[in-house]
Amino acid sequence: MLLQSLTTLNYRNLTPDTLHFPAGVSAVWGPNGAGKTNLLEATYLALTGLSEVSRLEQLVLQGESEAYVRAELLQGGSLSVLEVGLGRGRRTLKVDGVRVRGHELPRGSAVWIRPEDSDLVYGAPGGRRAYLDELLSRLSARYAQQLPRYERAVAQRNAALKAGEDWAMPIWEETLVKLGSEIIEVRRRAVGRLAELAYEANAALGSAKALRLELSESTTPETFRADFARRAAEERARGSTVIGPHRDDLTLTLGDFPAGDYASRGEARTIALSLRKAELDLLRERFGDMPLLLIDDFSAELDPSRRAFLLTLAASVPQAIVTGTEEAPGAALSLRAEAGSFFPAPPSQTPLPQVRA
Ligand SMILES: Nc1ncnc2c1ncn2[C@@H]1O[C@H](COP(=O)(O)OP(=O)(O)OP(=O)(O)O)[C@@H](O)[C@H]1O
Repeated sequence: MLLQSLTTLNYRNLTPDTLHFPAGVSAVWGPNGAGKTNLLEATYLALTGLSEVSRLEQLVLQGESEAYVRAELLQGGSLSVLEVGLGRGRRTLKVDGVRVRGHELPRGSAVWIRPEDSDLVYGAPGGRRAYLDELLSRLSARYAQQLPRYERAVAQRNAALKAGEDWAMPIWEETLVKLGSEIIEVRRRAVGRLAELAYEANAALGSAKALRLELSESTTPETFRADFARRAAEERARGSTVIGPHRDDLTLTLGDFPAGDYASRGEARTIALSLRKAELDLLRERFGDMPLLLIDDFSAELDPSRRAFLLTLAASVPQAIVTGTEEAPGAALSLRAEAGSFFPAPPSQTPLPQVRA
């Protein structure tokens, strides 16, 4: 999978332009606020249709009403044109000029490693669920369709609980048991493999403590109906559905302790990197093609072994874009970022740091 070019128009602070990317590492470097993260965000959006902002308008250049990103992606010998239009709170996706829905985009096309990934370790369960759901929605088109259906059904059941509509409960419960059980089964299967890959990555990063990933489930397909009956009074009192995959967590244990409560900041960073590396491996296993790797701010990584791991990982995949306030070593293309524009510069000859395999 190779990104050939990226075009942006009215995207945050990026100057409208088309950038061409070679195979190997592209280093994008420059001062804070120059637009390096915005470039990775636009690339990730164009390739996956995904964005984490709460309001899509945030992505549009202030003062404008619409933005556009376009990627040319070489995949299995053929070129696809992926387009995302943003405007009036709506996102329009096209592949080769034809309107598509999110789950119809090439789903294994990019992985984005960011400094704020440590929030996956320290943050609330919702962040880890979002990580897992985003990954599973990319691995399975069916999951991508069933998850929003399940979430809508939860919202509708919550409304019925608040309105005291007891007569509607059997109908909503039947829907939730059916959709929710399917979601739990997919999560169980995927987390088994994800846990193995994250364990390996954590060890490769030099951690002496074992990393364990497990699903913490508020109910199971086997007990879903009985749990609804058992928690009925509590759910009516709270006016919300307290069991189901929307309440579950992906628990992270480092050595003998829950990582969120006990991991040091460096350990949390290593765990977060392990989760992203596991995501990269899982997407490659599923789709048979290595995703484009986007690494945001490698220069924020002060620990020498994690920094070497990141740079070696970037050099090991067919294509990576690595941003930083300094230039990533070993780059095939060097782009200096300045006020939303990117200027080609001769790549420096700094060698990659050594890391054990
Ligand atoms: N919708 C928008 N319209 C115009 N400018 C925006 C918009 N959204 C963000 N920006 C600007 O983009 C800049 C941030 O760019 P970005 O986060 O990509 O910087 P960066 O180069 O990654 O910096 P750092 O090294 O600090 O991470 C900020 O100056 C911000 O004000």
